[in-house]
Amino acid sequence: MTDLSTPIDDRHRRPAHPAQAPLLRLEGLGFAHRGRTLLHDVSLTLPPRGRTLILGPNGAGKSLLMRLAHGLLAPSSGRIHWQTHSSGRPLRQAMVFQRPVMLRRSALANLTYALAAQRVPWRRRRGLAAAALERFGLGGLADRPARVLSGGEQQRLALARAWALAPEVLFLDEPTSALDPASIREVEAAVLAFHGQGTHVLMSTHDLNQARRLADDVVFLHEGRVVEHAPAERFFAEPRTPLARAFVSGELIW
Ligand SMILES: Nc1ncnc2c1ncn2[C@@H]1O[C@H](COP(=O)(O)OP(=O)(O)OP(=O)(O)O)[C@@H](O)[C@H]1O
Repeated sequence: MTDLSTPIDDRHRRPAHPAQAPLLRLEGLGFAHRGRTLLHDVSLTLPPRGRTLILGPNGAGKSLLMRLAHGLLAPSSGRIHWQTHSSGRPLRQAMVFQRPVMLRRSALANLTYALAAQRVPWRRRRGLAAAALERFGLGGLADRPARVLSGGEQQRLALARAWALAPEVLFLDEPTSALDPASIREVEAAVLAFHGQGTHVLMSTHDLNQARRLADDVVFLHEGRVVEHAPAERFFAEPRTPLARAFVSGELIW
């Protein structure tokens, strides 16, 4: 992967919002499907800065929580309050999924399409898209149909697409679970790069070591409930609940 240390453009540099307001407040959020409650009464306040890792075993409700917060699903109960710009404009958000979702067009066109959807003027789209592909080492694959790229390349393409959008909030839903160790390292480097540009990262994982490497704060979920929410250092050093203690010590809890 190419150097990720410099911003793609000034949209990444702009301080988006008042430093002290919480990024996100969830109040009694619930989600039920066909009479089954899958997420129970989640109340959380996320700090204005940093990387939040949503940690928990398979089926804990991590993806559900992220999809609800991102607005892809409507909650059955509760409220979601996002920080906004002082003008009231919502924060720009992007999401990268476990299995990348690519349109049936070239790698480059997947990015220019996303930029068009975000109403970036057409004159800028191609340049931003090409720069993002270069940053993620995909410059040589710009004209290749996105869906024929390997799994690792598609995940890098999904990250490049997110990068081109200069999001203020980035959701990553288990982005490394289908990847080999080298690709995992690239995704983790990208997480740090997004963070370095001032993007709030919300990422789900069931991988304890990945959470240790990346988290500023941890939301620990189990069976659709938030069991603990704490700064990462405290969570890993002194988990306060028996479930979190068992998970942190590597015991299988599912
Ligand atoms: N859109 C949906 N409609 C109905 N049920 C859903 C929906 N999304 C997820 N579920 C169910 O909710 C539960 C939690 O799923 P979720 O994908 O959030 O877990 P997860 O913690 O992300 O797990 P994994 O680590 O395996 O991805 C599961 O039983 C799943 O089948």
